[in-house]
Amino acid sequence: MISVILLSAGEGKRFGKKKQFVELCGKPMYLYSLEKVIGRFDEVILVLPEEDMDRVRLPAGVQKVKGGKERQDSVLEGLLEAKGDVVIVHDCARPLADVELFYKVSKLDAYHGKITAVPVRDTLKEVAEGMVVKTIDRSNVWLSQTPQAFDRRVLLECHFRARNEGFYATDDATLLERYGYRVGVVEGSPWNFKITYPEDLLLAEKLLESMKIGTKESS
Ligand SMILES: Nc1ccn([C@@H]2O[C@H](COP(=O)(O)OP(=O)(O)OP(=O)(O)O)[C@@H](O)[C@H]2O)c(=O)n1
Ligand SMILES: C[C@](O)(CO)[C@H](O)COP(=O)(O)O
Repeated sequence: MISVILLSAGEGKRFGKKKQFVELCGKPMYLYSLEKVIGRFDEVILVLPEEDMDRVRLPAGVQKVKGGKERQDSVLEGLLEAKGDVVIVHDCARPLADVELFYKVSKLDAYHGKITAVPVRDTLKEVAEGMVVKTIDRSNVWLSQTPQAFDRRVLLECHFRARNEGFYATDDATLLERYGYRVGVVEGSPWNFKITYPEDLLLAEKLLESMKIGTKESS
């Protein structure tokens, strides 16, 4: 059994408002991820800000859970409700993730968890006070994305250990790495970027519009 936890409980501090409810080509951002997984996995859990629990009406079969202060807290809230042997965690702030990525990453094989990620393309510099300190070897550097999938029991154990230690990370795979579990990688997609700043939304809109034009022309 596979559970999907969709994270939509952020504050959007860098974006300037709760971006999950902002319309992207006429549809709230969180719906892009929800519509992709609904009916395709055994369980779907949508994590929302406590004050917005009644704001969204969801199709039958989707469970609403209230989020926490940090992303990691929200994942744990969703995880406590999940029943699957495998859980897929995805940021609704990545509305262009293809459903194929969810399928691919959920096949854990010999790993305790798997992430989607893309190799870094640009030259990496360490900078301090406006000056280059050094160039960082990029040959083994990948950018982590979601969806990420995990053995539910392992992820739960890692979350409890991190909570006890007061350790916070920006993604769940970091917790498995910290406690010695094996995390595999599936190549993600450059299209699956995260909407963090307002300009990312403009880019996503342009991409979606160009896809629609492409569909009309080819039909
Ligand atoms: N307490 C939180 C914080 C984040 N998220 C979710 O985690 C994903 C990735 O987080 P990020 O881009 O950092 O979103 P925000 O936390 O909303 O942005 P910011 O850090 O700028 O406030 C988003 O889908 C966001 O809704 C969450 O569910 N609960
Ligand atoms: C989980 C994540 O999407 C992987 O890239 C990301 O780390 C979460 O967002 P944030 O920008 O670190 O808040």
